[in-house]
Amino acid sequence: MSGHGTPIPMTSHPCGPLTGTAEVPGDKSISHRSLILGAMAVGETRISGLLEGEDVLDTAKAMRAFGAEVTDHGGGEWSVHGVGVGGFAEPDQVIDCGNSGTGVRLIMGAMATSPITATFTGDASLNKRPMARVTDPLALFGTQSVGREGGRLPMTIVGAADPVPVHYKVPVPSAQVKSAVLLAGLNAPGQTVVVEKEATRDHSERMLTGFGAEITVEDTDEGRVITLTGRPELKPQVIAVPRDPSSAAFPVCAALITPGSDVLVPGIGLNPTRAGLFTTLREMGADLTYENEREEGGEPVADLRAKYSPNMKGISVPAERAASMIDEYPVLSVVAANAAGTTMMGGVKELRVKESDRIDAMARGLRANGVTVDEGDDWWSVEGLGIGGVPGGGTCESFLDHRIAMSFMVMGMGATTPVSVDDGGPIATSFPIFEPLMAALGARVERT
Ligand SMILES: O=C(O)C1=C[C@@H](OP(=O)(O)O)[C@@H](O)[C@H](O)C1
Ligand SMILES: C=C(OP(=O)(O)O)C(=O)O
Repeated sequence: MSGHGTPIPMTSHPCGPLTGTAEVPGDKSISHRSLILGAMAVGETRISGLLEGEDVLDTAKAMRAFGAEVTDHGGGEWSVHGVGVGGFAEPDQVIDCGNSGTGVRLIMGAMATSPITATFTGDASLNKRPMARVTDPLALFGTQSVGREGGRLPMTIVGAADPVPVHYKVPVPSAQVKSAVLLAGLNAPGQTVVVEKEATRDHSERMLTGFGAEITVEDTDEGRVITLTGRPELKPQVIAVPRDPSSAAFPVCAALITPGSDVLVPGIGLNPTRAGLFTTLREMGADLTYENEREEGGEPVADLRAKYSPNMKGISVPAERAASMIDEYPVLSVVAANAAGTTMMGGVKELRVKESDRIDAMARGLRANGVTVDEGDDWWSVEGLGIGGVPGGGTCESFLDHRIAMSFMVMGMGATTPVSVDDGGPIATSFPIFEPLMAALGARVERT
């Protein structure tokens, strides 16, 4: 849905302490998977804490188009009456996944081994993103696809009528590609094997186990080897979605750079394949503590407390940590601008194919606000100006990218003068309550 609306310019003003409790919305990755796996189970899956952002709502709509009954009971409570593995109906309309790479890639995988045809599209951002990374492995199952030049949406997928299981080594660190292959493997007879060199978020593996699929994960010299047995009957689940660590990153980072702040973010998913940002911030000297660590619904969860941290230092972020914090580099670069010394971020080529080229988008906005940035194809670095050292005063383009828009709003909170973005509309894709939540903590973000 993002990218279809009128731009919403926003300005973030330097502010006093941020204090209180930040109840951020449900995890986006787990929300998409709850709806898709719920649609592939037999019977009723119940979901609480679903992220009601545009990306996930587009996936809910898509699951209805494939024949599942998806009901919004209000207050984040949803149910999905699934049609079973191989039970998808052929949609009679184009599937519009809006701004969501996760939505479109996972749904393509989920339908790829059923004898149906579907056409997918998205907004101006999604229609620029590479889809061959998914359609290449899907072709091994016998799936056909026709899209625009360079494997771009709009794209039609013709599901394999007689799918064969595959053995696939994922060539890029991508949980979306891994998950698309696993979801396709569900309706292929026999064992589908996916090998990933670098561990990416493992929600699909955990949730497939929860839904009763036969799936094993082995750490080998080659990487993580995931073996899935096809044609299971998936059993409906009761799912409590933990709060999203990628959304928590914004109030947490805002608290670190705003004098006097003390913010508690309760019930955050802290799956190690997602928690790289928090490790990095602690290495930089952030006052960040985990309280009440526990396990909920197969995922590690904790309450996170972030306090103003005036003495953070730039570090070199290990490249092998990239997958566990891939969506958090934009906001990390804002913290880096408020730390002393240089922060170096390597192994991050994937940032160039997200909702925007995130290295380019952040470099432009940081420079427009007085911060020095250097970049190469696979790395970038930010020269820290110390706490309160970012001059601000610039307007940044958000390039239809929610994380870029929110990162610059956080930057304004700790800068000397306000920071603006040309369009904060995309924030609604993943964090629809960003503005009231930040305002309740004491931030001053205005629509301008
Ligand atoms: O599988 C997922 O839920 C996601 C995987 C990541 O994308 P890639 O698979 O492109 O790395 C991440 O950036 C995205 O926000 C969500
Ligand atoms: C990359 C992201 O999402 P997606 O790939 O699902 O569009 C994100 O939310 O930062």
